[in-house]
This record gives sequence, C-alpha cells and structure tokens, in this order.
Amino acid sequence: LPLRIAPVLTSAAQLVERTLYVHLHPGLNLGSGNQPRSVFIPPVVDLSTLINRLYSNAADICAHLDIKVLLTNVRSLSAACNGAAVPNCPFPTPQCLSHSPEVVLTDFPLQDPGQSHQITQSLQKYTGQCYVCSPSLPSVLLYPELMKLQEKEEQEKPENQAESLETYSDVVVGGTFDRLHGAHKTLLNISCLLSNRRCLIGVCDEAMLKKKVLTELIEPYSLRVQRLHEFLQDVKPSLQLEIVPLDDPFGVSIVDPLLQCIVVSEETRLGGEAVNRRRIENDLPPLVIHEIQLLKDAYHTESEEEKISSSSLRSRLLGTLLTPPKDTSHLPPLPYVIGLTGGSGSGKSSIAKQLEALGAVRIDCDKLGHEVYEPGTAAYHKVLEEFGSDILNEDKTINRRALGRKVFGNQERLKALTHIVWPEIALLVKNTISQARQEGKQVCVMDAAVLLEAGWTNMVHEVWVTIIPEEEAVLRITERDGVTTEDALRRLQSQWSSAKQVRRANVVLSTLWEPEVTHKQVLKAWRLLQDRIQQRQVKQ
Ligand SMILES: CC(=O)SCCNC(=O)CCNC(=O)[C@H](O)C(C)(C)COP(=O)(O)OP(=O)(O)OC[C@H]1O[C@@H](n2cnc3c(N)ncnc32)[C@H](O)[C@@H]1OP(=O)(O)O
Repeated sequence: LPLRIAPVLTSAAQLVERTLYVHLHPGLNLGSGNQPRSVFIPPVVDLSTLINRLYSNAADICAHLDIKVLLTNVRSLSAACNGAAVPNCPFPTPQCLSHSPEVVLTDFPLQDPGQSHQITQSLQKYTGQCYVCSPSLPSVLLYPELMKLQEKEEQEKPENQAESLETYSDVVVGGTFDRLHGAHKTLLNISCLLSNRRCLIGVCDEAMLKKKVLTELIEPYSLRVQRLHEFLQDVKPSLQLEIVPLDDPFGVSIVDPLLQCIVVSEETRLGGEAVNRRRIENDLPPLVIHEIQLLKDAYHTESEEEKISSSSLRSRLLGTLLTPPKDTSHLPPLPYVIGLTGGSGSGKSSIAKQLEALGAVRIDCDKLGHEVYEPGTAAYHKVLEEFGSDILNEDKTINRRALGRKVFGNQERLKALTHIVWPEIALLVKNTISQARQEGKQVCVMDAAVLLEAGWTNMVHEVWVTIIPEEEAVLRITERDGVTTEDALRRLQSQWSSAKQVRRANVVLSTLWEPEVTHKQVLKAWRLLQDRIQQRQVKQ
C-alpha cells in the first residue's frame, strides 16, 4: 500500500472537494462474485506506519482535503476478549459519519474491463453496509495502473508487516490542536488505534497559550474541541472520548489511575517523561510512552519550522482575508478604505507607509489628532476648559505630553478627551477621503490607533490589525518614545487587547520578525486586496 498512497491520493483529489474518508480493508476482493463483508482487522505496526504516511503524503498532494482514516473496523483480539460481547462484524448497523459520503472510490485493481460493473455494484453494497450513504451512491475505480504498483509492493513487503501493535485500554494525548492538520490527525489517529476503551484528550486552554506565537490567531477552545470531537467520533465511534481543558502541562494525566499509555511526538517526549515522574510521585504506575514521528512540511519556508506546525500555519494566515468584509453599501465604492489599527508600538505606521509606497493614500489619524489642538480651534477651548491651563506650554499651545500623562491610564479622563476630539478628527478624515475620491485614488489606508474603540468601522471597507506580543510593544515604546515601562503599559492598557482587536479584523499582520518578513506580508495583503477590489468592480 505505501507505494500506492501517492497515486491514490492524487486521483482522489481530482474528484473530492472537502472530506476524504479512508476505509482500510486489506485483501478486500470485489471481483470474486461473492459479496464481501467488512471484518475486523488487527492493529499492526504497519497500520500505524501507513496512517503516518497517508497524512504526510496528503499534506504534499492534497493539503486542501480534510482526510480521516477510519478505524471502526480495527480492533485487537485482546480487546475483543475484554469481557464485553463483540459483534462479528464491525458494522452491525452502518456508521453515520459527520459528512455522508457522496461517492465511493476504490483502488481495487481491475483485471478484466468486463468486470467493472460487477465490481462497482459490489463496492456500493459493501459501502452501504459500513456507512450511511445516499442510496444511489456512485462508485469510481481509481487509477488503473495501480495494479503494477501492487505487484511491486508484493515484492518489497517489509518483514514486520504483520507485527502486532501493543494496545491499551486507556490512552491519553494532549495538545493545542489549533487548525487541525495532518500532524494532529496522525497523533489522534494513532492514539485511537492504541486505545481499546477510552481516549483522553487534554486541550490547552487560555493559560497555556499565552507564550505561543501569534496566540491571538489560535482558534477558540470551543471550536477546537468541536473539531476534535467530529474527527474522533468519525474515526473510532466505539471509543469513550473524554476531551478536557489543560490549564497546566499535566492535567489529569498525573492523577488518573486507569491511564496506561501516553502518545507523544518527538517534540513532546520530554513532557511525557515529566508526566511519568509526577505519576510516580503520586504513587501511580508510569505510562507507556508511545512516540510518533513528526511529519515534514513540504511547503515550509526558510523562516518556518520543518515540521508541520500550527504556528507556521498561523503565520501563513497573516495578510490573508480571515473574515469577509461586512456590508459597506453605505460607503462610496471608491476609494476603498482600509482601517489599519493595532496597539501602540505594533508597527502599524510602518505598515501604513509601505501601503502608501504601493499606491494607497495614507491618512495618519494621530497627526490629524494633533491638528485639532491648534490654538483658536473649538477643540482647543474645550480641552482647556476640561483639563485646566496646566497643560499649556509657555506659548499657549497645548502640551500633548502633559495631556497624555493626565489621560493614559485613566479611562474616565481619556473618555472626556476623546469625546471632544474624535468628532473633530473624524471630520478631517472624511475630508481627506473625499479629496482622494476627487483625485481618482483607488485605496486609502486610515492609520488609526483606536479605530475600533472609537467605533469608526462604519467609515471603512475593511479592518486590518497589526499585532505583537505585549512585552515587545513595551520595549519598542520605551525605546522610541523615551517613556517609562509603567507609562508604556498604561498606554497599552488604554487600548483594546490584541486578541479583542483580532476578533474584529478582516486581515491581521504582525511586525514581530525582520522587516523583510513584514514586507512580504504587506505585499501579499496588498495583492489579495487588489483581487478583492477587482472582483467587487466586476460584480457592480
Ligand atoms: C480613532 C483614532 O484612532 S484617532 C487617532 C488617535 N487619537 C486619539 O484618540 C485622540 C486622543 N489622543 C491624543 O490626542 C494624543 O494621543 C495625546 C494628546 C493624548 C498624546 O499626544 P502625544 O504625546 O503627541 O502622543 P501621540 O498622539 O503620538 O500618541 C502616542 C501613542 O498613543 C496612542 N494613542 C493616541 N490616542 C489614544 C487613545 N485615545 N487611546 C489609546 N492610545 C492612544 C497613539 O496611537 C500613539 O501610539 P503609537 O504611535 O505607538 O501607535
């Protein structure tokens, strides 16, 4: 089978759009004239190698497909003898999968073209016994040359093919499981393969995510659990599934006496060993540590890790459209206005400048904000009335630094200030956009630190947010503006958290890495934006 995985996946990917369920039945003979029935197959070492290769090949060949290797028909003999009455057939009633199959594909080699009708009929019937499918399920024979590969495989059969795999009644595995990918699926599939009764899955909750790269882009806990549940329920419905939040690296793995085995990757092996030390301290037997190989990521860039990792997947999301823009029919279609926001020190101004270099009109709201304090303006008088004359310089201009000290870190006072100045700044912004429209400009980028807090989203077509970790922001602010760490923190706490901003963002960018990395993100975001603007114009 290993030799056939790539061609099978390649031809399957031409027919399948979303989910490809893989049902394994070694030696299934569809051409004998007798209707085959599904039988239990034993968990052998070769099967775990196959699962690993399948997900790894899939990552290279058809990364867009949601692949699931189904294990309903895999069971060890010892498990079957565990006391409970086990049916002869793994599918006493057809299994209901989360997506009902619409077509069944087989790699069964056709020896005589005249057999084709009998084989497809037999396959449809077989599939209907195993899974709930539409009654007129079409079937497709994949890739006729597979036959030759099969012969080659017969010759190259590894020695340990039938070596049985040790299985356990209760197995534990843990992780963040963000944007469930091939490496997660391998880990989970093998955990299911190893468990006979219960599979306990610890899922990192908020406290465990703080230090992760681009933590703001990690899917919410409830969504990750929902995806895990759907995957595992399809893969092995007979298992008792327990999905629990992890607030520390151990969770219940160090106190659950029934657990026998922990599944780890090369990267988390040390974690498995730490679990065992804690179990011994707790007078519990250590767990068998089953380690799986990490998949290589064929598409990793120089700056990314070699293994398939959620953090690489998250960094690839930067610059792309994460959520579609809301209805903006109340705005003139052009210029297309991007509201660029992000915490203090997150590098939004440098991104705004790069977008300006690519052709956008840049509207610097901080700068417009400073204009409204000009002596003689309405805002000038109102601010003096509200904050007193001790914020004045000797020449009677407003000392913004002094004003900043009064408002940053004091929500009430900041609100009093923004109540005065935001309407004035908004007017200046609208004038600048109108002027850009008159000049026939296509895109404006409105660089506004507190766009979301001000509720200015109705002035823009899309919201773009720049993020960096708080410690990095504090470093940048203290270095750049010469303020103390406490002042920098106060300023950051006057703004929404990055996580909250990301929830409202259409596009997210990060200036955490080298300038070239940011530049690539900006170019990607700009190119995708041009496509969106063009598509809108075609529609209108
Ligand atoms: C909706 C908008 O985003 S409009 C643009 C932001 N301006 C406002 O909200 C008006 C109120 N703020 C101000 O008038 C001024 O910031 C002052 C007077 C308080 C301080 O002035 P200055 O000392 O010259 O500082 P400056 O205006 O450069 O702002 C300093 C930092 O605070 C941020 N900041 C500005 N206003 C706010 C605010 N209302 N809440 C939180 N942070 C703010 C700025 O974006 C800047 O951070 P960054 O450059 O790292 O992104």
